[in-house]
Amino acid sequence: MRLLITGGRGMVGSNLVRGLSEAHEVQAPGRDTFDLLDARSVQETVSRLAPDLIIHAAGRVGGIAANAAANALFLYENTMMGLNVLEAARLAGVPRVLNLGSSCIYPKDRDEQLREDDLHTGPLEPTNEGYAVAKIAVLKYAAMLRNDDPRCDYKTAIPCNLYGPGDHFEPPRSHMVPSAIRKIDDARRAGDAEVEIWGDGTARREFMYVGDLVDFVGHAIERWDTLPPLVNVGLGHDYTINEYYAEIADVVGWGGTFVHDTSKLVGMKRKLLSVDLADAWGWKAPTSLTDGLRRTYEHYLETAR
Ligand SMILES: NC(=O)C1=CN([C@@H]2O[C@H](COP(=O)(O)OP(=O)(O)OC[C@H]3O[C@@H](n4cnc5c(N)ncnc54)[C@H](OP(=O)(O)O)[C@@H]3O)[C@@H](O)[C@H]2O)C=CC1
Ligand SMILES: C[C@H]1O[C@H](OP(=O)(O)OP(=O)(O)OC[C@H]2O[C@@H](n3cnc4c(=O)[nH]c(N)nc43)[C@H](O)[C@@H]2O)[C@@H](O)[C@@H](O)C1=O
Repeated sequence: MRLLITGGRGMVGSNLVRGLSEAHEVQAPGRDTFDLLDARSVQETVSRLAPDLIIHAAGRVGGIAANAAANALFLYENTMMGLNVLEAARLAGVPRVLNLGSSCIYPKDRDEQLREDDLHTGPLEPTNEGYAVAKIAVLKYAAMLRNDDPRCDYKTAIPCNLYGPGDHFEPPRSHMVPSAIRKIDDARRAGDAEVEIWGDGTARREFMYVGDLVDFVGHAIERWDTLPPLVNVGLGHDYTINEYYAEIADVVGWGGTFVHDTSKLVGMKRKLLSVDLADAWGWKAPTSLTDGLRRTYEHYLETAR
């Protein structure tokens, strides 16, 4: 199949390009020649490349601090990019699009697993409201095109928090896992006895290895017709932030203690996806947390330092 992957130089996109290139013909032009904020240029490129399927993995992405500092920018850019890609696909007659959402589209303050039909049932988390509103607008546009036009077989997968090779380790952009890897590795090198955790460490998160998302997308392409049009992609279980830091300390080989900065942003207390739908479709995430963290730390040592 001829695939066009947006954001092919990002964490998710670069892993998709690597993982799917053997089985498929993959095109993944970068932002220098394919600026997704420029609707006309997106239409021209999509029409010229005429892919069988677009995987939309581009976006303005960042951790809690980056989002909270620029909610308007995250809303604007992610909405524009997503709508430009979908509209260009529609105009060029691209039959299939797999759009990537995010678990932050669901209501905050839910202790139970978040199901696909929980969308629009409560207020959003303010630290990333701009990003969430954009993700909702784009997935809705995909769903409405699908409903209005039988030629638009456009679907959205909703991943939980992700980490892995190609992640961004530099603050303030980083998500928790790459930030913790960097802080703990710095402490190991410097012989520091303490590392700081944002918040009290009791918030829970579901972090999935990015290779598992690539595995899911590979299956989605193979079994496209049965893939639900809106589907969560996660592990179905989560850990506290303190538990992630402890596991990362083990992987890095650092034996110090943690201190908590409770003045930092914490965001949702829990953000755990229900994976019942993906499970019934026949997919499970294959990588354990320890294996995923080991591979990510190896990548960090090879490239990011
Ligand atoms: N990381 C995570 O934890 C999660 C990510 N997702 C979703 O997965 C997708 C990929 O995220 P991730 O790989 O982590 O993010 P990255 O920041 O690693 O990658 C984003 C990519 O989008 C590209 N991009 C940004 N703006 C533009 C633009 N104007 N024109 C063209 N390309 C652009 C970037 O290009 P450049 O390299 O030039 O900056 C980069 O290649 C996003 O949709 C994100 O919302 C969903 C859930 C969790
Ligand atoms: C993918 C997802 O990512 C973001 O939401 P988030 O889940 O809050 O992501 P995060 O990884 O930044 O934080 C997770 C938790 O971890 C705590 N935490 C501890 N110590 C550090 C730390 O050092 N850095 C960071 N970033 N967080 C830390 C932090 O306080 C929070 O409680 C949004 O961009 C959202 O838009 C989105 O889609």
